[in-house]
Amino acid sequence: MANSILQVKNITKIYRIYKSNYDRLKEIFFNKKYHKEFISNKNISFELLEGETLGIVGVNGAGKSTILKIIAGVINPTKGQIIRNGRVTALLELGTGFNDELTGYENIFLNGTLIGMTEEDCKNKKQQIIDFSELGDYIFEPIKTYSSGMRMRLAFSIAIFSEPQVLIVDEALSVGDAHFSAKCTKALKDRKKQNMSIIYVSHDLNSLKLLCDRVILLNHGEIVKEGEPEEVINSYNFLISKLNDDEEKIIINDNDSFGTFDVEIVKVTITGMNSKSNIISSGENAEIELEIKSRKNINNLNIGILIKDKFGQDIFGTSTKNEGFEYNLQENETYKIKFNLDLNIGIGKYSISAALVIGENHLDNCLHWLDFATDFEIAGIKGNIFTGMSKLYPKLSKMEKINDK
Ligand SMILES: Nc1ncnc2c1ncn2[C@@H]1O[C@H](COP(=O)(O)OP(=O)(O)OP(=O)(O)O)[C@@H](O)[C@H]1O
Repeated sequence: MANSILQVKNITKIYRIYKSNYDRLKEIFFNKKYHKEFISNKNISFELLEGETLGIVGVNGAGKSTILKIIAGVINPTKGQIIRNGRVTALLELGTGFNDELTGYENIFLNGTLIGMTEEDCKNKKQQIIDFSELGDYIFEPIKTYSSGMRMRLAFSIAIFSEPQVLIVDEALSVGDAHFSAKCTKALKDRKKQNMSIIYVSHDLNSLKLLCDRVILLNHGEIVKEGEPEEVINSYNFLISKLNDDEEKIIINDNDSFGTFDVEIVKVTITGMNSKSNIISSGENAEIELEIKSRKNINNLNIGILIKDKFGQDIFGTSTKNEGFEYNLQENETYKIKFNLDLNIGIGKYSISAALVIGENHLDNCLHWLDFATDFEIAGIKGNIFTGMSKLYPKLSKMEKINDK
């Protein structure tokens, strides 16, 4: 069993909120309460083991950054205790500890020593830091000329080469471009193999699934779930879908919509059967539900759906007629129909178009065609990983030796 490197014990943080600085002063002078209290985190306890990567997820304001700042020692808790059994380095608000007037090179020494490196460490590691950051000659320019992505590259490089026992990463990777984020993810995985412990906060659910051994879900400052990444992220998605319930109704954009409107598509939703939201794992069973309203009696209605990728390419389309069903509708009635399918498609963002037609295709007799009726994201993969757009199920032959003859 791995050793415990960090213990977070019953941490509560109460922020004092003053209407003005004047109220702050009055409180000191008149010994009277001029503030309101806000409980940001309540009774948080967890342990981090050596070599473990722990994810923290939660909606904006759930208390993620506050708990990280307390662990890093940037702010004090109101109650509770942090026991650190190793050096903790935190990559919190990007570039905290940088001096904007100094060059990137000079900041390696400044920031490095701030996070616990010796002068000697900084000298020994500076070239690796510069190489990893890919800043090239910009390293000799003042930090104030850097973009947020460049600051992040330098901050991340210093943090990773400072070789802490615990590295805290708060949303840092979301600032970089895809190439650098992938490089950081790989560096984190390598350090994990060397037994570094990581606390990782992100809204990027896929990277949480890829990196973490365990995830904690925070809501209103409390731990509401802790466990396997897949399971906790499903609970998070469910929580978000509840928050979004009121926004579910689709607004129909005239540019994306045409037809006689004798029957109209009122609403289209997609829900992953595990995630209970529109953030779904590849391979997960999902339901696309259409609500439609008829203005006339209609016979032989054919209902179609089309999934498109973010570039607008058709990924998969089908219709009830393809599946052997047509419908007769009565005037002024509302109906709903569900398509149930396993989403064996690659990671990415998709939209769904829907169509109501009589006949084979939408050009024949189109009652309503609606592009971008709703959207969803494939984040993470159930089962064996794969690359590309679609999951096919290969069967491997036995390996045969080919003899030269
Ligand atoms: N210095 C402060 N004074 C008063 N309230 C604060 C302070 N810092 C944070 N809070 C409040 O504490 C709560 C938790 O904030 P925190 O930044 O920890 O959330 P978060 O989960 O990291 O959010 P996000 O995902 O938006 O970064 C929020 O309601 C926030 O407004």
